[in-house]
Amino acid sequence: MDILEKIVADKRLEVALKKQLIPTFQLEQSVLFERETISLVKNLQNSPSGIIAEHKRRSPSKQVINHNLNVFDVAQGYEKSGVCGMSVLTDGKYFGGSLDDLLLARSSCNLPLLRKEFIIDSYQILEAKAYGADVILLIAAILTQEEIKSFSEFAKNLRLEVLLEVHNEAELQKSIMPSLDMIGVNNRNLKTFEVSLQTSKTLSSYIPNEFIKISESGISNVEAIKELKPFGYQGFLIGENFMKTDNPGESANHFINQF
Ligand SMILES: O=C(O)c1ccccc1NCC(=O)[C@H](O)[C@H](O)COP(=O)(O)O
Repeated sequence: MDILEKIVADKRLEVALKKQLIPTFQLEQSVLFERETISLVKNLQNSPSGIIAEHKRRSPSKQVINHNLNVFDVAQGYEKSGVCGMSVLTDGKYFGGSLDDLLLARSSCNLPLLRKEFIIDSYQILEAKAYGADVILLIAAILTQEEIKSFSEFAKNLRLEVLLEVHNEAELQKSIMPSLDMIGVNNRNLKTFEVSLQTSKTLSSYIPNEFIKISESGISNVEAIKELKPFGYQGFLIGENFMKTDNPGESANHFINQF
């Protein structure tokens, strides 16, 4: 079993249990359910840097990144820094995140928020909306073409934007459809955890121009972004590079000021 298979196996158990504990009608009663969402697409289209900054305490590849910060400060710092959006990892077992992190981020900033989660059930999309997300992530490697279609259409009906994540050409070919807004290429090989910007460069030409292109993982300096922009990338998802510091907001600000 590779890491993604392990995460998904655990996620299926977690979601089955949650569905019994909190029925969907309760999620739909959240005060956040009717809020106007904020567009990450628009922010990326109007930004010279295109940074989406992530809240990430730990990960399968790095174990502990930072357990000393609170989401409230991180979200406020990211907003002040001028990033386009914030990604909040909500998986508990592998990343130390939670839906409460999403809620706290929502209460502390007006950035578009991406729920970074391993979505395998439309129930998690309702959760995303109920806890204040503006964008959901769909990972092509763990979903069928039919699931990508039904989950992305379900999200669009809730006025959430959809970021589809791919690792290779086959995932991309099966997934391209009009109900997606952004396509993210993940530079991390999930079998070896190695990161290579070459993945983004290679896949860029297969992504149709109507989708915003985002490069994800392993971005640690402005030079990487300068290398990727000529391949059409407008968004850059950065986690560890900011979160490993004492003040992720300040690190993001320093990063952006180099453009
Ligand atoms: O980060 C991991 O180790 C990881 C392992 C397995 C599945 C997903 C994983 N990461 C999720 C992400 O996509 C990254 O957190 C995100 O792209 C930011 O990456 P980085 O800037 O390298 O922290």
